[in-house]
Amino acid sequence: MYLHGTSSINDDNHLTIGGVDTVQLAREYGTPLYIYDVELIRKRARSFKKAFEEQGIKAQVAYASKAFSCLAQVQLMDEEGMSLDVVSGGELYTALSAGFPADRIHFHGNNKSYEELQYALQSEIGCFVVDNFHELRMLESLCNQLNKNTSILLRITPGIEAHTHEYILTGQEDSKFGFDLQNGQAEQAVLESLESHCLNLLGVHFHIGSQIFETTGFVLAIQKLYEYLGKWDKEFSFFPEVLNLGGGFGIRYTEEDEPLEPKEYIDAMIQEITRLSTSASVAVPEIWIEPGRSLVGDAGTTIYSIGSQKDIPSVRHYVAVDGGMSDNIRPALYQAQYEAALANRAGEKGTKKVSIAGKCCESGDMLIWDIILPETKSGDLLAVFCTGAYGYSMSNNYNRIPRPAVVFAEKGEARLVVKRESYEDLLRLDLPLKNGVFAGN
Ligand SMILES: Cc1ncc(COP(=O)(O)O)c(C=O)c1O
Ligand SMILES: N[C@@H](CCCC[NH3+])C(=O)O
Repeated sequence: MYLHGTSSINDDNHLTIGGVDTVQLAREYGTPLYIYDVELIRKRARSFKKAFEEQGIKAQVAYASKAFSCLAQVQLMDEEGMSLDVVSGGELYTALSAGFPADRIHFHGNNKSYEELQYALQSEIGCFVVDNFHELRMLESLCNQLNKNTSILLRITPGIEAHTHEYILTGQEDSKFGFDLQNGQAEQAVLESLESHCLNLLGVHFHIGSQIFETTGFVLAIQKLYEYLGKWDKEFSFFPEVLNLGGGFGIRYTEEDEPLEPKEYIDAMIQEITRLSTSASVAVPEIWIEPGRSLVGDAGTTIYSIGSQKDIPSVRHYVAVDGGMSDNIRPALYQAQYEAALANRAGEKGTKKVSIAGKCCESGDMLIWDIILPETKSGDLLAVFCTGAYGYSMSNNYNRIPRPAVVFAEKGEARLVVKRESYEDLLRLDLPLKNGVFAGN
């Protein structure tokens, strides 16, 4: 069993998280249930910040809220002094509703709408990470109309492929994101931004991918970027005040994953930036990063109830749980792998190879292929570990399955932070044709 963070096993042989018995939580709030180890989220946030402080580097650590966003999570990030990356009007609305300071919000996205830009401008957010010419021009014209100034970063694609799953590569040349460095589009965007009277070009941004386990990709992207920064400094006297190096720091999902400590990524970045800045005789820029998964991923555990089982002799034993691709789409989308254990018999040794199926009407709705568990029976509780990032945030109502509740556990106390969806919630946007609901029927 992967005991990490504050997880442990109590005298009843139950898994505990944040000092709270997960079996009791399942009884109280039902299953599936996402449980977050708040102390672990705080620890991760602090270690990213500390890595910069130790090196005396001015920095912003922006939590990429796409990994998991709700009022409580945004407030927790505020408590920890983080900045926030949002990628949609909805994430921005969540952040502002949580009372997150607008000036520490960075707005991302490759197709921000007019309304989203207007909303963010009127909310006076800290910075737009401009992705393309369409957005650059729309933002400029909106600023003029609304008589506003704003700070921007330009998202560039450095042409670096980080070693990760094909679908989550974003820094390579053939990508829907950002201005390309090599083909001159990034340079053109810099020039257009510098000509603007209302856009303050703070610097540049890149994000080379997700679930990255080494520092090489970041270092190569920094080197590539500095080739151009030197040129822009000479030709247009522009050198960025801010370099945003994105997120993508890997976490351990299974024992095959060997993530680095936050400090190792940060130190490698700072070292390269300092070296290149010194040799170019320019000041070391402020560094921003945007970790998502590495802040919340392994802090989240999903508790499911086991229901039916199907044994196909000499082929496979399926164990079905009361959730699946509706609360964790990552196995179906990326063949992502997870570890699990029984929460109600946490100390028991595994004896049987089984596969964990979801309850959606898709053969591909499998959470885990081939895992060794104790003999399971209906009503047992299965804890699937490290589901804190891109679990709830990518959850859906396929098959009209209500989305699970979310609980924060810390220091022996549990707090419901997102309610379970009800069947009524599923209908809240539906407009019926019959039953006299429409006037005149
Ligand atoms: C621009 C940007 N920043 C930050 C992140 C967060 O990535 P991760 O959750 O892997 O840290 C992403 C997602 O990959 C992203 O696209
Ligand atoms: N959602 C993806 C990562 C993409 C992150 C956003 N650019 C995952 O679950 O791993």
